Amino acid sequence: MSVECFCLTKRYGRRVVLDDVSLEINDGGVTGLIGPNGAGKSTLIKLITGLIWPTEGFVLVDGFDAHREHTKAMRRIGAVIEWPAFIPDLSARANLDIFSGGHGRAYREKRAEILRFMELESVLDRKVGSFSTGMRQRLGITLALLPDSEFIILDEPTNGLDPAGIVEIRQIIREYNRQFGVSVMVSSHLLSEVEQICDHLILIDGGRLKAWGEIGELLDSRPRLRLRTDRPESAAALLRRAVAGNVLPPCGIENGPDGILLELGESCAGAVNRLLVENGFNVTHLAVERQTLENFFLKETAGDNGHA
Ligand SMILES: Nc1ncnc2c1ncn2[C@@H]1O[C@H](COP(=O)(O)OP(=O)(O)OP(=O)(O)O)[C@@H](O)[C@H]1O
Repeated sequence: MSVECFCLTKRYGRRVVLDDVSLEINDGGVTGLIGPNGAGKSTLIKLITGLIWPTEGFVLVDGFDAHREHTKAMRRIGAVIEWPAFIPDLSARANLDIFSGGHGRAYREKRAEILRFMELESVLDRKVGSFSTGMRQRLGITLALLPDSEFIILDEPTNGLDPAGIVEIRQIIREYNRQFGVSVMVSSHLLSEVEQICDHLILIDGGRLKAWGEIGELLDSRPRLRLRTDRPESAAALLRRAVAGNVLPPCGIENGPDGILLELGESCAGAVNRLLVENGFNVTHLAVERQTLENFFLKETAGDNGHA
């Protein structure tokens, strides 16, 4: 299963909301789509699912054009975008019958399997109007999974849920991916959620693709050394002079409450330590530090409102 976006651009009038985005998702994992408010996340999802047409570029799903060959391209994609408005006075079963459009034995078996997995079997005959937000989200995900999907796209699946509901949906996504090998793309404002359930990341900001790839690799792509010494201000000044004098490679240096942070890799740790010790500093801590997703997000979207 592969989704490939080629030079996707979406304009509304003169306003560019997605700008020349090219990427590929094809691994059977969980991909997190993040970005500040108005970054273009929903627009990207709607383009991938063929709900809106691109101004330029195209999307291929398993080699089929998502717009020109929509039915073939969407055969294996299940999406929940702008969470489905179920009919509150009807039971969950009746809602599924209406919205899923599936029938036949294979369909019924698949449906029973998913409902079991979602723990919705016992409430199938209850009116959806009496469901909690979490149950409604689970019913929505069930709907996305029903057409025998190999790739599901969930737009903000934990919106409006309490912490317990968020954990539940998070487990469902991760577990479903693990058990059934279904690829998932999930947009979220919650970076901690993305860090916990996703193995790949797409970061867009102002309609532009800022980062895309395996989360671990992205977070490791900006090396950081954390160190603590006595007289940290003098130590930071010494390190800045060393950078200016080409003794250390060009790098950012921050002196904060947790010590000094240098944007340098492990290979520079020895030189940094030597420099400080030779100048009479007592180095009490020196370690390579992986940046957090939050830190990565704020760096990559610097200058924006950074709602995450
Ligand atoms: N039909 C439309 N006409 C004009 N502008 C639109 C339309 N749809 C979206 N936009 C604009 O495109 C930009 C991107 O919107 P989009 O909904 O894709 O962002 P998002 O990243 O999903 O935001 P959020 O996190 O707030 O949901 C926004 O500035 C939005 O106002």
